[in-house]
Amino acid sequence: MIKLVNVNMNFRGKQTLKDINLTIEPGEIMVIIGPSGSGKSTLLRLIIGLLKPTSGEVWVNGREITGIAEDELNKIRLEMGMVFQYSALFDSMSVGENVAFGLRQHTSMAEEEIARTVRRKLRMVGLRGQENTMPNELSGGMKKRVSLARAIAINPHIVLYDEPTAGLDPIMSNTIDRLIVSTRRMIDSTSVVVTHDMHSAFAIADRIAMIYDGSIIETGTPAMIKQSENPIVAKFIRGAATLPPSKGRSNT
Ligand SMILES: Nc1ncnc2c1ncn2[C@@H]1O[C@H](COP(=O)(O)OP(=O)(O)OP(=O)(O)O)[C@@H](O)[C@H]1O
Repeated sequence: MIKLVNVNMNFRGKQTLKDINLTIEPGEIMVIIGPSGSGKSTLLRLIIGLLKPTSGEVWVNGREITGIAEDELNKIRLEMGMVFQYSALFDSMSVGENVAFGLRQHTSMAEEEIARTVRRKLRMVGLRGQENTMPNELSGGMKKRVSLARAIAINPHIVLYDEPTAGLDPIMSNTIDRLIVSTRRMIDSTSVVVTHDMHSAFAIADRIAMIYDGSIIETGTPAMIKQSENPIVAKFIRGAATLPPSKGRSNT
């Protein structure tokens, strides 16, 4: 379970997240939506412990992580996999080496077992037999799938996705959506997905939380969000492009 309690995050005195309270249940797919600059990625970085909140508590699998030492935090991070917005593969390593990276770093698995695990994870994401391919030979969608295979290599309890369908065509976006849902089923993970893609949000979410100007203004099932009477939510889901960017965004 992930739980944020009264979380505030300031950057250089500017309040980026305001009194965030959010509980994500085990096995749930929680999708975070909101305009550019509203604080979605900041929320993910707080959950993975890359940022410490200015105030408030962040609970991950029963541990409050804001005050713990780096080595303890690293242990908790082993329970999390992250799929980054731009895949963030190591270009000088093959696909297989990319997926094996965390296993080599953080487990004492024998090479044979690593190879078996890599094979299985690549099969899960539809990239059977691509171990020796180099990242620069892959399309954007394939890179995302390798990134997903890498994130789930150690069977994390939690998988975090930052804009998993950004830059992909609709067919590949659907493929990634299906993988997010099947990954949850196969490794029984809790998932947090940050996205601008409303089609994807409605397709995969158990619940959706909308952030606007650093505050969560609505949380609910896709059906509840679709029927929201909050005018900002209603406008956002009808066409994110028509909503003015958050006031917080100063650099765009
Ligand atoms: N390390 C940082 N230092 C200073 N300001 C930051 C930092 N990280 C984020 N911000 C600011 O916090 C605000 C929220 O940023 P964040 O990246 O969380 O938004 P977002 O909703 O994920 O946006 P996008 O959808 O464009 O990725 C922005 O105004 C951003 O400039």
